[in-house]
Amino acid sequence: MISPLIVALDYANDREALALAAQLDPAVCRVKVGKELFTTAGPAIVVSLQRMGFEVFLDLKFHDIPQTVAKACKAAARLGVWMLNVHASGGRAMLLAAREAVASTEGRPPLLIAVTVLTSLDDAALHEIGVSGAARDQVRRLAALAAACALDGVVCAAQEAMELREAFPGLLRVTPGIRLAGGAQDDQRRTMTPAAARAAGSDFLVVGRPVTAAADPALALRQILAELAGRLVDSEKPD
Ligand SMILES: O=C(O)c1cc(=O)[nH]c(=O)n1[C@@H]1O[C@H](COP(=O)(O)O)[C@@H](O)[C@H]1O
Repeated sequence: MISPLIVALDYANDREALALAAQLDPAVCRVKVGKELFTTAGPAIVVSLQRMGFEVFLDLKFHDIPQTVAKACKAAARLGVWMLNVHASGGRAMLLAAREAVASTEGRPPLLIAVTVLTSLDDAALHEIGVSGAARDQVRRLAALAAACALDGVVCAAQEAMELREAFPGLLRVTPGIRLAGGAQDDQRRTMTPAAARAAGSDFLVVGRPVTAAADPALALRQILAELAGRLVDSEKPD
């Protein structure tokens, strides 16, 4: 049983990331390597996690001119990652170049997904950078572009997942900004609980601090999996 859960290994070095990974089960979740960890640990961390049996989402959110992004995507695809992402706001030519680069890589191509509007942004933050209208409209606009460029999916907030599922059924919906009920929001603005996100049409849930910053990460992961399965874990059952 592989769940829809992707655990974000947002750590400063390979030692800490591998220590958390050792507490996770590759049969139950996937892992995400992001900018901080990749910058310190490099491609070797991807290989180490793959050797432990994990499918790896390489989250480097490429956003540059088409040729640069295409070459970066090709390099990422050669690492044998399961999923990689680019920013949809890089535009049509960049998305098409990324699509072409990934498709032409030998072996099983990774899923290529486009970040729409970061879950740390709300309407006011978008207005400040010149995007008028609501975040959900911008998400829909960028998802339409991702679909037109034949990407495999989008990163969005769970709030937007249902609308995108109806409008673009071929796109996977990957939703970060997952928070347990009553948990700290941190720097996230468009958040949802695990069960609500699934019910709202999310295919994959990206979870970082609710697991990595928990006193007992393995227990936190079990609680999230139980919430997704509609069960209570032992520590939550009434006496
Ligand atoms: O592409 C992503 O993974 C991503 C996109 C987005 O819009 N928002 C977002 O939070 N993320 C990533 O998802 C993870 C969320 O981590 P937590 O907020 O700690 O759960 C981080 O690694 C972010 O880089």
